[in-house]
Amino acid sequence: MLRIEGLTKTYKTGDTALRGVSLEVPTGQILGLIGPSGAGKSTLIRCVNRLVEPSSGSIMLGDIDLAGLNRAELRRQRRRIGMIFQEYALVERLTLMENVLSGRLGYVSFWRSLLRRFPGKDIQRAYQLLDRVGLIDHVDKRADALSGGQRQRVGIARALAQEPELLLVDEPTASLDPKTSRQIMRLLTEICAERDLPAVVNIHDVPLAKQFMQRIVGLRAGEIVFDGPPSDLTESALTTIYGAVDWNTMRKEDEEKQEADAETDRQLAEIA
Ligand SMILES: Nc1ncnc2c1ncn2[C@@H]1O[C@H](COP(=O)(O)OP(=O)(O)OP(=O)(O)O)[C@@H](O)[C@H]1O
Repeated sequence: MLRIEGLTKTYKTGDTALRGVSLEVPTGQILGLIGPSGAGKSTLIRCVNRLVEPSSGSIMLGDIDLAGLNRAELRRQRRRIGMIFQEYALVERLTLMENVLSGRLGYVSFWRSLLRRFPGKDIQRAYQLLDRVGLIDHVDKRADALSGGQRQRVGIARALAQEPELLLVDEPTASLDPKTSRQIMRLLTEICAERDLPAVVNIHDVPLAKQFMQRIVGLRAGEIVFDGPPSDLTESALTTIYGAVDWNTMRKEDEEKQEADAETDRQLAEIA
């Protein structure tokens, strides 16, 4: 379970990105963070694994306060958190297998990692994970030979190789087409359910968040202004989160995107 209390972040520039955010994510829950640009979504996710240093507040993962750790302790505790990024962050010239095994680097000794000699059980587990994300036929391919959706599958397998207790997911589908985005979100939600793994997902796409998230938290100007199930995300709730002008613009864009998407699906169905 993740329990954030009174989390505040003011950058050196004087920008306050988070204003006393408190949030609990129970085991097994997949939570979508939504909100307009600059609301503080990335800052929140990055404070949890301390890629960004919180100004104040506590971030409890189990009974450890991540906000209070020194560098050496933080390195150890970070193993407990799997990160999945928008840009995949794969090592291009390495194979899928090597990329997934890099998720184990926090666990193997320095010399083993230098020589890339991973224990047999890590290799076996990496095979199982690549199988689970649908890439078992590609284990020896280089990462740069993959499509965007395949790369994100590797990103998911790598995060799972860490055997994390929490997943932090930063805009996982921002670079993907709508159909692949849905496939990736489905895979993520299935995997979290199978493992009872909690996840915090920064997600721009409101329809996608409504379709796949169990709980949605809306941030605006560094504060939580909505917290509830997707069914409570009404027009008025969305206006509170995004403001009237922004939400109407987003809604139009979404409608156009969905129409284009449906048209592509129809055309593909005709060809098949
Ligand atoms: N490294 C930084 N230095 C200074 N200010 C920053 C930094 N990163 C973010 N900010 C500021 O913090 C606020 C929140 O930014 P953040 O990137 O967390 O928002 P976001 O909701 O993730 O936005 P987006 O959806 O556009 O990614 C913004 O005002 C932003 O300008």
